[in-house]
Amino acid sequence: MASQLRLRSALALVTGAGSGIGRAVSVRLAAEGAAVAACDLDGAAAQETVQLLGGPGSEKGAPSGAHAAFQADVSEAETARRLLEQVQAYFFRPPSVVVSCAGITRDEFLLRMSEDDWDKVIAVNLKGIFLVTQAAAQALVSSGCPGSIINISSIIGKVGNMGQTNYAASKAGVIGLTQAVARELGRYRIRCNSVLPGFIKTPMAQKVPQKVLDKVVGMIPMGHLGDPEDVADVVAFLASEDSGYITGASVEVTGGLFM
Ligand SMILES: CCCCCCCCCCCCC[C@@H](O)CC(=O)SCCNC(=O)CCNC(=O)[C@H](O)C(C)(C)COP(=O)(O)OP(=O)(O)OC[C@H]1O[C@@H](n2cnc3c(N)ncnc32)[C@H](O)[C@@H]1OP(=O)(O)O
Ligand SMILES: NC(=O)c1ccc[n+]([C@@H]2O[C@H](COP(=O)([O-])OP(=O)(O)OC[C@H]3O[C@@H](n4cnc5c(N)ncnc54)[C@H](O)[C@@H]3O)[C@@H](O)[C@H]2O)c1
Repeated sequence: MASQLRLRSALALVTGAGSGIGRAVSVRLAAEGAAVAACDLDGAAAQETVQLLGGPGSEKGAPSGAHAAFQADVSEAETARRLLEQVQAYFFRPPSVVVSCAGITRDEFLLRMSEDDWDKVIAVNLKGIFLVTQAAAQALVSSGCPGSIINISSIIGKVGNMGQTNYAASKAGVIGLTQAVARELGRYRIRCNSVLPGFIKTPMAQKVPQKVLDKVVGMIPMGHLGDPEDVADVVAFLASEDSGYITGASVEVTGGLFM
């Protein structure tokens, strides 16, 4: 774990911060000195995450105002726009780091998948990242601030998966969106990269039938599922200037699964 406070001047907006990868990312960025705006559809869960965060760079209880929780549904244009307004009103600046972790699954085989299952997954996993990225980029460009945008895709966006036509499409879309954003915003010193986790031990992955789980663990070269902290390690790197010449990249955090 990095000991330096390489994010001490950063304000990080993390969506999906109330659970799993988003919570681990929030904890890690705060430990490296960032002020964290923890956003989730579940506002109480976002608040629980904020309680876990020390002050910027400390393990002690955060002084009031170091971090804050926000409730928002990223798939709704109005709430996504209002989220960025609320974050800037609270911290008096736009977030220089934006990590979109909010995501859902509605798994079903193609032959049985409902239109609603398709629509919901695309709305949260892909449109949600479009809306948050657009609102954050507008704030950064208008203020002339550089930034680092990190979008959480999935290895499934690269290889597909049975029962996940909706999810695979959404995550493949995140990769393409990230590359397009990187091409457009590089001139404004705003970087945009995606992270492709493999099987990570979170509530989302717990819904996988055991017989499928048994199949996949044997396929992972490192022989075990990943932890949310494994993803947070990479996100912290991409958020920092240590990755200052990296943009448009897709970084796989999979233990070698589907390399
Ligand atoms: C050769 C083995 C390949 C294993 C590959 C597994 C890939 C998983 C890696 C995930 C990494 C990243 C995930 C990340 O982005 C976060 C998530 O998305 S976690 C959720 C991942 N979701 C799934 O993998 C879907 C799991 N499947 C289901 O939820 C159900 O099967 C469902 C699609 C809802 C259908 O349920 P139903 O009860 O109708 O059918 P069964 O569950 O009985 O399944 C019927 C047979 O199909 C086999 N099956 C189902 N899903 C998969 C799958 N993803 N990969 C391979 N095989 C699958 C299942 O084992 C049954 O086989 P059998 O008839 O032999 O018992
Ligand atoms: N767990 C894995 O194996 C895995 C692998 C690859 C990618 N991912 C991706 O990582 C991200 C985080 O997943 P996780 O495993 O931590 O799942 P999780 O279910 O633990 O956390 C997802 C969080 O997103 C929030 N959320 C859902 N819909 C939202 C919305 N409309 N607006 C705001 N917040 C919303 C949920 O309330 C929850 O707190 C997701 O994008 C997921 O697709 C997960």
